[in-house]
Amino acid sequence: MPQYKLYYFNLRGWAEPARQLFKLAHVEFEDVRIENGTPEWGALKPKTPFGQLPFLSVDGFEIPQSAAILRYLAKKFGYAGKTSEEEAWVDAIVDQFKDFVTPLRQLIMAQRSGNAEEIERIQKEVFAPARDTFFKILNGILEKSKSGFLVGDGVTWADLVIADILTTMEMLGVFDKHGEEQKLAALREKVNEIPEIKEHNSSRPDSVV
Ligand SMILES: N[C@@H](CCC(=O)N[C@@H](CS)C(=O)NCC(=O)O)C(=O)O
Repeated sequence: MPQYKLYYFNLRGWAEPARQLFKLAHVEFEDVRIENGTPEWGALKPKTPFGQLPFLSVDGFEIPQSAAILRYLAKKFGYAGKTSEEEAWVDAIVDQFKDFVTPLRQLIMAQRSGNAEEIERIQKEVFAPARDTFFKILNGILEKSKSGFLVGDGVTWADLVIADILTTMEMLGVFDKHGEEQKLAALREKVNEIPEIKEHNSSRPDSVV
């Protein structure tokens, strides 16, 4: 078994579904957590493949970009989709998620600024339309799903990514698990009830993102 080291900040963020994939597959890895803004990060940054975290080291072979890391691990561990068509749909859902992250980040920045007017403007003009588009797509997929997962008959890395972003949104106060989005709430519940995920989630450090 190769020696895996996953380098990221002490957040869920872009790396959490990769941590969950290791747990699902019962594969050992080193969860290297670095504090942003520290001399440690200052020294490591220029040595990382693309100057950012996360990156994955596999016996010293380094892979940057979270989606590349996730796709690589999911293919190795059997969570990438069972056919090329399923794999394409998993990729498409994650690409759609990445499109949604841009307006979500704008909301996070506005919330951090503490400017109430700006928060309201971004919520209304930027975030809400993007969320509605994203949720409509996910609901359409889930309506046709026989398994309750997004693609095929079992969990894939797309489910992990979507479940995690719903948790982030809940922590930011923009997703209510008891609200209108019951299909999405059920998907997250289904992912989080997988024993390995449940165990991992209950013991991980708390973070909003
Ligand atoms: N598209 C990249 C985004 C990675 C990213 O934005 N990383 C941020 C942390 S969340 C980072 O490394 N920030 C520190 C820096 O750029 O110095 C991915 O999906 O991995």
